Amino acid sequence: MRSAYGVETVRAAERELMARLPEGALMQRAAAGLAAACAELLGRVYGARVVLLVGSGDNGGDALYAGARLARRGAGVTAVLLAPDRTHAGGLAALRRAGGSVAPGRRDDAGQGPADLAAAERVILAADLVVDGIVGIGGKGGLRPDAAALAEVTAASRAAVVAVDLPSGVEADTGEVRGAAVRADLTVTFGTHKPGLLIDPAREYAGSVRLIDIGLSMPDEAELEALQHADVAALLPVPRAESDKYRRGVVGIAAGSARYPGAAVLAVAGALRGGAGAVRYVGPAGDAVIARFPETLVSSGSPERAGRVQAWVVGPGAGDDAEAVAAVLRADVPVLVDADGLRLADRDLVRARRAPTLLTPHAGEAAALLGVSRDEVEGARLHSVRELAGRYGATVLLKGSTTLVASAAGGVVRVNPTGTSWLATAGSGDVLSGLTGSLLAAGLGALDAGSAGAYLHGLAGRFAADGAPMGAHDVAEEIRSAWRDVVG
Ligand SMILES: NC(=O)C1=CN([C@@H]2O[C@H](COP(=O)(O)OP(=O)(O)OC[C@H]3O[C@@H](n4cnc5c(N)ncnc54)[C@H](O)[C@@H]3O)[C@@H](O)[C@H]2O)[C@@H](O)CC1
Ligand SMILES: [K+]
Repeated sequence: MRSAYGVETVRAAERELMARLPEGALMQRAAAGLAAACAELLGRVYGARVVLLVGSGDNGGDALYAGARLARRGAGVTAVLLAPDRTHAGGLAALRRAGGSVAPGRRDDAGQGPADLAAAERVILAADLVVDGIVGIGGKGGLRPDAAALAEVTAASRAAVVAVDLPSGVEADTGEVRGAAVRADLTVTFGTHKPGLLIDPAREYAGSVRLIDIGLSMPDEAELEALQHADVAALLPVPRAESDKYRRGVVGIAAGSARYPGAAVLAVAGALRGGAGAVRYVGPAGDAVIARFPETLVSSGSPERAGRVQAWVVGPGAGDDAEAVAAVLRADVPVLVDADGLRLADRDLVRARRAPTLLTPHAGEAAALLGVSRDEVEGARLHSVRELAGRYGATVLLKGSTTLVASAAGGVVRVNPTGTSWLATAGSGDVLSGLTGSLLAAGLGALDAGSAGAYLHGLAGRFAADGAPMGAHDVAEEIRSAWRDVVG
């Protein structure tokens, strides 16, 4: 499990640890890890041209001390100071002692004014490596103009970019990005992951992320967590000797319409690979379903008369069948609502349910439910998923390149690390809803079913794509390989 904590929690852990350590020890640990990561990225440190972008806080201090370590190993290190009078004094002295230099300031008195942007641009464009120490967890709002200008120049340079703790300009707690931000190839983060490193759009700015242990001890419950193979393996249902198809769970799929029979087929395709013992299909696309998957139990008419199930999936390709959605929501078993079902589901009916409900919107559907624009949802994914979960009193899985799953009661939010942009293909969501519904029927809770479903689906998408375009049915086919990979 990878866990992420917000700024306040990180600061509290840092205070607690700092009180027990000699002054500056934490920063030295951070700088040592940072310098080692930079050296690894550079390959050859001796003779490399390294530029440090140094803001006015401790994030800049980390960059300066790491720069000093690289200078001692023979790199040519130049610091660009955004606020020379507030630069970390110890870090700057260490850099100078190690032979590093400071890019000229705006006044001609050896760097007394803030960095001259033209001079900064010259060194950045000639650099092999740029170390972004503009701002870390102390950042407030979008980057200020000078810092934004440096981020832009850095983007135009061919240098490798390493962000210190966080890419400057991204919101540590939310993953939001307001205005310019540094785009890094690697982010070296200290003590713990921060939510912004795992949630888009910020995650994209971070590049790959390396965590440096500086000895912080964090609370048991994280604010955000990303499952890994072993966590998912522990959640997946395993049939026992005494299991029969009913004990393994039956999942009901109320999906598809005369216009969209394919959605029913794809949801069933996902459900058959999700661990339930049997799949019941109810709706007008029974012929198409049975032709492709003869093992499905098919009926038409109302879900209420379809026979017992341990969980329902309703909505994919359902068109305007509001009655089917209401009938499913009245059932006292876990229900997953997707696609058209989200539009048709009555909020009060969802709120009144006692069994778990899992809503699985993409950003556009979430925007419609929240009455905001799609861009607002995509720019503030964590806020949106929590807001929706609260309003509906349900677990919500917000699809996207970093799918999020939040419970109505608050608590930890899960982020899925396996997504791939190849999954943005028609019908892919139908497969996810069937798969996740099957996990609900097999007995997983809504948060676990949503996050394990997204994990397997993302992995299946990667296997199916393997560098080339693919269709949703390919994703369904690869769920079994993903499952094997996870439990293997
Ligand atoms: N506190 C600790 O124990 C440790 C902190 N470390 C480093 O210290 C960082 C936190 O240091 P600080 O609390 O000094 O904060 P930061 O250095 O992250 O940022 C604060 C400074 O940035 C400026 N700033 C804020 N928002 C800005 C914006 N939008 N545009 C431009 N400048 C902006 C502020 O004026 C302030 O001077 C961490 O991210 C990490 O890199 C590490 O050395 C590990 C130990
Ligand atoms: K930074």
